[in-house]
Parts: sequence; C-alpha cells; structure tokens
Amino acid sequence: MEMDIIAKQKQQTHPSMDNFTYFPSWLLQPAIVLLFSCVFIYTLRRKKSSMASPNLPPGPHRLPVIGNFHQILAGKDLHQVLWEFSHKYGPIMLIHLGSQPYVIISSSELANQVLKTYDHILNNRPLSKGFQRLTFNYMDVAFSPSNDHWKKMRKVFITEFAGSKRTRFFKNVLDSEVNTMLDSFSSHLLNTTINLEDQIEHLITDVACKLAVGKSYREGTLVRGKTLKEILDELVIMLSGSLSDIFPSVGWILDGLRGWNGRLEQCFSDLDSFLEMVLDEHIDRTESERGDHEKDLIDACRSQLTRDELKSLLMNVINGSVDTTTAATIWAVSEIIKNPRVMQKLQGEIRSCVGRKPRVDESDITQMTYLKLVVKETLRLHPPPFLLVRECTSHCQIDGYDILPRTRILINSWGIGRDPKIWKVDATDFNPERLENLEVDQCEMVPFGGGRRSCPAANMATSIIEFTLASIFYSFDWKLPNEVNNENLDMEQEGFPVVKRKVPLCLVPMKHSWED
Ligand code: HEM
Repeated sequence: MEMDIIAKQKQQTHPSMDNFTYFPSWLLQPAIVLLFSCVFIYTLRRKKSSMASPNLPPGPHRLPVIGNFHQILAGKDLHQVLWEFSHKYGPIMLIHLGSQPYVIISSSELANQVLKTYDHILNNRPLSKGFQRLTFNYMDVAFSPSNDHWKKMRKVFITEFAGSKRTRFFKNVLDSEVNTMLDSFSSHLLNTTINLEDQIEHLITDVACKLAVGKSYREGTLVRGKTLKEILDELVIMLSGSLSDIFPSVGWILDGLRGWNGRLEQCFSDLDSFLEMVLDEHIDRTESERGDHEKDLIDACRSQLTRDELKSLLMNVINGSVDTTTAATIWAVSEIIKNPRVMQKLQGEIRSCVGRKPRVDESDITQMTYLKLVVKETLRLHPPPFLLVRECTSHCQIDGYDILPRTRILINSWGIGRDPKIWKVDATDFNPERLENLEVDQCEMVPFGGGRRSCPAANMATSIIEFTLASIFYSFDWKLPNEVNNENLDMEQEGFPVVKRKVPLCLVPMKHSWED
C-alpha cells in the first residue's frame, strides 16, 4: 500500500521518465542495432531495385552483338557522327560498341560534371590489350588505370619534365630548334613552296626528343629499316583499340584472324628496340659528346624509375606531343592564312612587341595578347576530338541518368568547342576577338581535358605553339601557292585520335623586309 502511494507520487512528478523506464534497458541496444539494420537493408534493396532497372541515358537503337557499330561506321568521322546523334538524343547519350557501353558527353555543362563533380569516380582508364602491351604493362601515365602507380608516374612527369624546374632547359631547347627551322626556311630557294606540316612535325619531334633523351632521332632508319615517324604512326594506330576491347569473349580470336595480334607484337618489338637503343646510347654517351646541356628526362629520372617505367614515360612524351602539338600549330597557321584580317593584326602585334631584333625572344611572348587569343580560338575549333577514354569505377548519376560501373565515357571536345548554344550562330567561324574579355569556364573548351587526368603538359604545349607562331610570322610573310587563295584553301579534316588537315599545308615563305 505504502509502495503504491510512492509509485503514484513518482508518476505524477516525472511521468515521462517513468514511461521510459517501462522499456527494459537491456532491450535498448539490440533495438537500435535492429533499427539501423532495417534502414541499411531497406536502402540497399532500394539501390538494388533501382539498379535492376536503371534510368540509362537515351541513345540510338542497337543491334544484337554489334551494338551501334553499323551507325558509327557511316562514313563520317566518329566525332561528327556522335555530334549529330547528340542533336537527336541529347548531351548525354548511351551507345554500345559490341557489348561495351559508352556514354557520350556533348555539352560543356555535363563535361563539367564528369571532369569536376564526379572526377573521383570517372577518372579511370579502361584495360585494353594495346594499352597493356605498348605501355610495358601499364607502367605509364596516360593509359594506366588510376592507382598509386599512376599517381607516382604523373608526379614524376610533372616535376621532372613539364614543371617549372625544367623551364630554362625547355626554353633553350625550343629557342634553338625554332631558330634551326627558321634558318632552313631562309635558305630555301626564292618563291618555292614548302610543306609546312612536315617542317612543324620535324620541329616538335626534335624538341620532344631533345627534352626527353638529349638528342634528335628524327632522321634515318632506326630499327628494322623503320624511321621514328613510322614507329610512331603505327603506335598511334595500335593504341586506338582493337576488337578484343569491345567484344571481350571473341575479340581476341577475331584480332588473331585479322592479323591484329601479330601487328601489335611487331609494333611493341619496334618500339621496345628503339627505346632500348636510346637508353643504351644515353648511358654510353661521354660527357664531351653531351656538351654542357642540362639534364634531360632520362638524366632526371634514371635513379627513380625501373627500365620499363622509363621506357613507358619516354613513349608518353614522344607519342603525346608530336601529333597533338603539330596539328594544333598547323591548324593555327591555316586559320591565320585563311583570314587575312587576323594575319595582319597578328603580325602587327608581333612586330611591334619584338621591335627590330633578328628573332623573337621568348620573353616577348608575354605582351602578345592577340597571339594568345589566336591560339585559344584554334584549340576551340581544332582540339583532339575526344578526351582520352575514361571508365566509371562506381555508380553515379549525371543529369538524372544512372552511369553504371565499367561504362566508358567519351567527351566530345570537338562538338563542345563548336556548340552554338555557347558560341552563337557563328560558332564555326575563326574569330579570336570573341574570346576577348571573356572568362571562358575551363569546361566550355576542353582541349586539354580536366580534373585529375587532364593533360599535364598543357602549359608546355601552349608555349611551343605560341613561340613557333610568333617566330614564323615575325621573320616571314607567307603566300599561298599560285592556284590557291585564302577563300579556296582546303580546310577538310581527317584522322583519329588527332584530327589533321586532309591536304598538307603548303606555303611560300618570303623573308620579311622592313619598310623604313
Ligand atoms: C596541343 C597539344 C596537346 C593537346 C591538345 C593535348 C591534349 C590532351 C588531352 C585531351 C588529354 C586527355 C585529358 C583527359 O582525359 O582529361 C591529354 C592527356 C595527356 N597528355 Fe596531352 N595534349 C597536348 C600536348 C601534350 C604534350 C606536349 C605532352 C607530353 C610532352 C602530353 C602528354 C600527355 C599525357 C602524359 C597525358 C595523360 C595524362 C593522364 O592520364 O594522367 N600532351 N592531353
């Protein structure tokens, strides 16, 4: 009785406490665990059920086995076909090459999401037979999956090759090679045409080789009667992919039947023999033969890297620089020649900044604001058409669509640079002034990609293009051969993974004479 009264009094003073004490305390812990487990299982099931019927991006209807292969082989270049498809299916679209899904991104806004928001899960490179063999089992920077090894190699590439520590060596090499090229133009017979494309390719190959291995390997046959150009051209083809990359189960057999596997082995063997020769010669070169030049890439990295790592890095430097930088420089010259107004304004700027010195000095470039716009406008219209292929490592959503693991991502940089929604109706016109006072978001033009896998040599490449253009337009006036004028100059493009001119650019150099 007394106990009842005490209990009643307690209930009146602390009703809530007492209710709580009715719940046995030993049950509290299991209850919390149960509650969390339920929430976890519910979330997992929801995720699973949404993955069972994911909301995939739209895209053209595909056929069994071959997927959309038949549509992309429609005769035009891949970037053009996919740009046209994007008008119908939108800026994010799904296609299949064989059984392999590819998401194609065709707007700067969505490129922004891939390169910035989801860079942490969309930055892998897919595995591929060609990549694996030609990079000495993924020892390189460009084609190796995003792992600790790739991080180490990218860091070495930046600090020992493309970073500020190497600026002086880079400028000396560039200056000396450009001057050699200008001398060869001067010694040309009066009024004769030169194939400028060949000349610029020689320049870039020599610059890359001298920075990387301290010596030019452009001329002569190197291994099994092949020149460096032949080895590099074959390398580009073999890195573009094979049937086994898109038909995993039968592709390897098909590649064998069509001779691709043998061709890959031959390409690897030529590349390896060339790089072995370069490394052996580098070690054997005596101090006096090497002169007083600064450390090249081999000198800088030999103690930090294995022989295969070193070879794969050299491959990235030479293969990554020659086609991309040559194409951009030649497109710039083509656009300048085609637009006499731009040429006049550009030469006016260059000549007033340099004064009457015999040649352009690297330090003059900083004042050339119009030249910088010309280079940017060239890269807007003529970038490598796709960024290097990426692969999704875990599920994410872009623009409300599910992107499933192992899907490959292609960003159509060529289309983004010509998108009339950003660049207006005259998007395809060459007009450097459009970039004046314009804060171009990095993703509105993505010639060098973005995020963790962006081009680590973007500044170096831009400096090469700017200095080369300034030098050739300072020292020479350029004329088209007789039958061609700026209006009928052929600007047709072709090629993959770098888009080049279909017809080489041939011009007549005339030594500039100053009017007093
Ligand atoms: C105009 C010249 C060049 C252009 C337009 C260009 C463009 C690109 C692009 C689009 C990528 C892929 C970026 C991405 O996936 O987001 C890339 C990656 C790369 N580029 Fe360049 N590039 C140029 C010059 C060079 C040069 C001169 C070198 C070497 C000396 C170089 C070395 C590389 C390497 C190593 C990568 C791979 C980076 C990685 O995966 O971590 N590039 N470049």
